[in-house]
Amino acid sequence: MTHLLKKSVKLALVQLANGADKPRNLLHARAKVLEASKAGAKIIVLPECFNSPYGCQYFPEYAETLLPSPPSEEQSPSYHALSSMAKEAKAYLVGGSIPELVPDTKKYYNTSLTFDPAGQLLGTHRKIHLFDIDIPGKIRFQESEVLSAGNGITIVDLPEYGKIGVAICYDIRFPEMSIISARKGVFAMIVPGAFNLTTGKLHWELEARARAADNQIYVALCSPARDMNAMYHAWGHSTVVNPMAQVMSQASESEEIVYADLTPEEIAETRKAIPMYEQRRFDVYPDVSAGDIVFQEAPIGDVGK
Ligand SMILES: O=C(O)CCC(=O)C(=O)O
Repeated sequence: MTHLLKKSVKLALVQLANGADKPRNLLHARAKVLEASKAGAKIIVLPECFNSPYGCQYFPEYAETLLPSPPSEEQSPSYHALSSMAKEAKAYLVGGSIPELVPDTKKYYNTSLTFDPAGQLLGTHRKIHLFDIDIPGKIRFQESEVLSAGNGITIVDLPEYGKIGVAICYDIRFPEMSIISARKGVFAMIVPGAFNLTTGKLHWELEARARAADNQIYVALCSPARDMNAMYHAWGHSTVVNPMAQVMSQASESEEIVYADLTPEEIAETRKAIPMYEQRRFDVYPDVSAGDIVFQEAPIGDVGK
């Protein structure tokens, strides 16, 4: 039997306590990634905007330019830091996200870079659904005032393990992304994210469990640690959910690394027990994964337009 996940793997979500000092954030991320690797993790995930505070006012100040590929250290210290962390840790690294500037178009993106254990860039995801919400009296956030949206679904092949879908935060609310990725064979959706105290309480775990239940895959959401002195209060609670939609491990709100052992059998057993993959009724409703879909698989050089 061929499995979506080729062999068992320990996943780590680094719920990083980051702040305003970018070089410190990069050094701190390195220490935590190495700690996760020492504990046996072979796929390590950092949170959304791990090299900066989260907020529209910060994006331009912290943005890095990722073209040409590979960018120089001056253009993107975070790219270089992530590449060497992956290499030192000998692990796949989903490098959270960073604000990116494309100088030609003067557009900013919220961008996630995934590296292999040799430090090579494997995939780039630009957040495709921008976080524009207004819950009166609670939270208003308009990422689109500063950021542009990416235009592709991202599936990254980790040669030793299989394929993952990469999404960023608000992206998880759009089930089509996970459905399409799952039907294209990912074993997990990996999602750097930073929900807040309003929507985190409402939907963080629910979204993770819902995407896992819909698709019978692993779902991992990795948040920054909560900092009540920051402008934006992240929910924390980094979470890994199994293909049966049960929470496998979950952080509190402070800095912590959460681990989960992912196995090929867990996906296979879930799908055997509840055989949704053989029971879909595409004679009744359309297969959203069968239409014209834009994928963003190519690393930076091809996504700068
Ligand atoms: O969807 C939410 O409630 C939070 C989303 C968010 O914080 C983000 O996209 O950065």
